[in-house]
Amino acid sequence: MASAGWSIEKRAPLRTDTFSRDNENVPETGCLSIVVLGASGDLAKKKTFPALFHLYRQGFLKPDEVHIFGYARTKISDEELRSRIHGYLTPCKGASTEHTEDVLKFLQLIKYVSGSYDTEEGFRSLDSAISEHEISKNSAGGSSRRLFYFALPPSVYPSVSKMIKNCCMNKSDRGGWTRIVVEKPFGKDLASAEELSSQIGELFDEPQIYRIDHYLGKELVQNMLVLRFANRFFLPLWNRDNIANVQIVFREDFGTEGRGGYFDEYGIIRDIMQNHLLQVLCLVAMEKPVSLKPEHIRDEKVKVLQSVVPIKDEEVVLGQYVGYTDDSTVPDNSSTPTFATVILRLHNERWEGVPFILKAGKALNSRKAEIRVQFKDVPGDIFRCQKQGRNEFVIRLQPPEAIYMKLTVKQPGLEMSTVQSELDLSYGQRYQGVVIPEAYERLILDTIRGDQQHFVRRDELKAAWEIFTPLLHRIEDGEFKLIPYKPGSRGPAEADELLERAGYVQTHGYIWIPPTL
Ligand SMILES: NC(=O)C1=CN([C@@H]2O[C@H](COP(=O)(O)OP(=O)(O)OC[C@H]3O[C@@H](n4cnc5c(N)ncnc54)[C@H](OP(=O)(O)O)[C@@H]3O)[C@@H](O)[C@H]2O)C=CC1
Ligand SMILES: O=C1O[C@H](COP(=O)(O)O)[C@@H](O)[C@H](O)[C@H]1O
Repeated sequence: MASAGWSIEKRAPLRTDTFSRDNENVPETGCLSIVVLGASGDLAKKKTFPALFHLYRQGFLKPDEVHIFGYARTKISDEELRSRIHGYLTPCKGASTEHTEDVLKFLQLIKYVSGSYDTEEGFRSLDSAISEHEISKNSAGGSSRRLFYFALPPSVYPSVSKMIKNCCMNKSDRGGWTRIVVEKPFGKDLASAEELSSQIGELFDEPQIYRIDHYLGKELVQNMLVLRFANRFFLPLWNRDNIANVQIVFREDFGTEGRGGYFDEYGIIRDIMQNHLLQVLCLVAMEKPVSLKPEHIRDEKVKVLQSVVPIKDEEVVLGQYVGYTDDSTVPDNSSTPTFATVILRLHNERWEGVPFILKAGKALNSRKAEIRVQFKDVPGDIFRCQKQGRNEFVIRLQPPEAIYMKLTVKQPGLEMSTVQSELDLSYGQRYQGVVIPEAYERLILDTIRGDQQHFVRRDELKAAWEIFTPLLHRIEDGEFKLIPYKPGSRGPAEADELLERAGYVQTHGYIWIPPTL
């Protein structure tokens, strides 16, 4: 099979060239305790525990080293937590009949501790449970590693960080580490994010803090730097001389689905744009980093964010789907956008004049996330084919993963006419049998390995909030009209009009159809 050499099981050994580690001699073996805080919640059962299971299944979490702790206020037993999680532990693709046995063995690694998020009592019990596990594994030698995953509402991050610092730090005399993984949304605007960063920053050093954005763990997002900097094709074309506009799109074909209360507090810009789409934009727009060291990459991302100019009101379209407020957890008069199109403009040598169009919406007519780079018209076109469409380079993040290039070719046949076609790298077809890891799986593994490349640095976060905070405040002050749209539609027509004004030229009559096997 062509793809036999590429799979997560055959990852290269641990890289040694990162310099963001907590200390120089960070052990990668020894007792590992993973604590999922908020273990009773939605993210924990749907994403965190399943990702840990897949890492366990693939041998990245070794039963003789690792123990997993769930922590939350809900009073449940170990068994109750295990049965809540059980149904979400689906077989890894290509898994054998040993799945059931693996699930049972994995579940036995999990222990539950109940306690509050702001008093020491619960965290002292947690520390005892971790220490007990560490003592029992001492015979295996090595140091202790403690990873705390915050699957929690951000409102409790400061108190939980303080409790960990006071009660649960690694105490091994043979080295080791304590790391925390924090979920988005990290703050609600610049001031609150900075306050949160300062509170956590007083307790933990930056190399101990992993701000997770799961889009950075997606296969095709991780492919961006390789595509851009390992291919001669793109190097001379990737600039304002050749590119007319870039779209970064997130669409979901379902609404807020039981998360209405959370969503209404944040809205689509904070939920998707300020983090996921902006991170993708950085990878599309950044300059080549000095090396692949996490700090070199993140330095370049920060420069992109700092070059974004203030967003203009006329380059924003906001919408809310009809029926959004039917959710009992959403106020009837909610003015939270569930759809947004926002144009960002970068003031730098490479991108001056190129609109970066960010689009995100819930309850639309399809589910997809993609980057669409549209090239300018061919000058002096002797085939008169502009009307058929421009060249586009599309990276479909999901689903299904694909990279394709829309281009004009001769229509096969006797006549000399042109037609739109594509060069297509559809992953399902090209990499048959290859398991593409879940984003969370990959990122949790990075946290254990101490690789911060795919995590958001504090200054990056600050620069991201600087871009959106003025707009968010204007929205909250009622300066924008929310356009209602029908669930299952493309969203407000005004968004397509904005795209057209920004110079996007749609290719009529052409649709890319993912190849089937
Ligand atoms: N769910 C998802 O798909 C995604 C979630 N996230 C982020 O992950 C984090 C966790 O999300 P999710 O699991 O959905 O959240 P939940 O609302 O399910 O909360 C997780 C747990 O936190 C505790 N909790 C809930 N509300 C409060 C509160 N007001 N004060 C103290 N504790 C509370 C509850 O545990 P108990 O009462 O037992 O202590 C709950 O089980 C959030 O930051 C979220 O934004 C990010 C991406 C996707
Ligand atoms: O962070 C979030 O992401 C999900 C979409 O993630 P995906 O990996 O399925 O694309 C989104 O549904 C949710 O609202 C948001 O909080």
